[in-house]
Amino acid sequence: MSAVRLADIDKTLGARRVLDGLNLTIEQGEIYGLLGPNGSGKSTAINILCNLLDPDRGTVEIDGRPASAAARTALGICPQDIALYRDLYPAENLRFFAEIYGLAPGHASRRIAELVGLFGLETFARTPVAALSGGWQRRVNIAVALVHAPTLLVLDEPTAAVDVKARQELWLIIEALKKQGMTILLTTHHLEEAERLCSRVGILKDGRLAREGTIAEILALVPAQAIALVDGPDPEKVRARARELGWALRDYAGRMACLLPQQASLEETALALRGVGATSINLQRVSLEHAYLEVMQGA
Ligand SMILES: Nc1ncnc2c1ncn2[C@@H]1O[C@H](COP(=O)(O)OP(=O)(O)OP(=O)(O)O)[C@@H](O)[C@H]1O
Repeated sequence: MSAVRLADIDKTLGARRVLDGLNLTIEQGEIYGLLGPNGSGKSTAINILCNLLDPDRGTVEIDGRPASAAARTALGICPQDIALYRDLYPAENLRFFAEIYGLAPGHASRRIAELVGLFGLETFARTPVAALSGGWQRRVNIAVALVHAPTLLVLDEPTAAVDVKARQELWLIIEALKKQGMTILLTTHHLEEAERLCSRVGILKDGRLAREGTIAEILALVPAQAIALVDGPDPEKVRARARELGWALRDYAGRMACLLPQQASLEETALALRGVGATSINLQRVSLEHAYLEVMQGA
């Protein structure tokens, strides 16, 4: 049984068909990354999954039950914006949300102690949330989402607006949760984050999944073994040589990218491009970012 099944979901908001026949399945214990540009409907899909918004059409199941029946207990949601009481200490926030979920006091205390340990919140036992860094506020936000011990965790851009170190620490936490068997739906604009954490990703475009697969399957959408970003005063010369060599070309934000059909060293690439006046060559491995651009550019 899948942890999540969204089938044939349509949703119009205002004048816009935001979701248009969305099908999405998440298996138990996986981290699934829902990707897509701003406004592509990620939060709308999450709100429908979490039973906060009704679809115009389609069905939503969590652990084989309708989301309307299962969402409250089976699902923990960590929204994009920090949703905490800023004047309260981290554990007081956990206590507050435990009460909302109706946990008995003894049970709540055990669960709060567990989460304080898991998220390393002991150091901030007497620090109001408002005084925590953005990264630590995110941690508390995730801990709160887990207070009622759900089996499915929804993380809507969990590392937005946090620094690199805090982001990496959050990755460790997310990986630890996966190890404990948690199923996680994650949205992010940080593609290196999705590549590191997710078992599978789906890319939303025009209201449905344009592509879906394991990281390896998605990377294979780029017809290249490596990518060379090439700068030079005469791009046409580079283009002509690339054509001779049988290399596909892409435009990555105004930079010319040569898609190399086999692995090559920087020296080999420079040799192949000798005489075209390249001023810099930046050789990159194929990443999820390249694959995402491939899908977005409709290649
Ligand atoms: N209540 C609403 N009424 C009208 N339009 C809305 C409403 N809520 C969202 N939208 C529109 O629906 C579209 C999808 O929004 P949504 O927040 O789901 O996208 P998203 O993929 O989560 O974007 P982001 O990456 O910026 O968080 C956007 O064009 C948004 O402006």
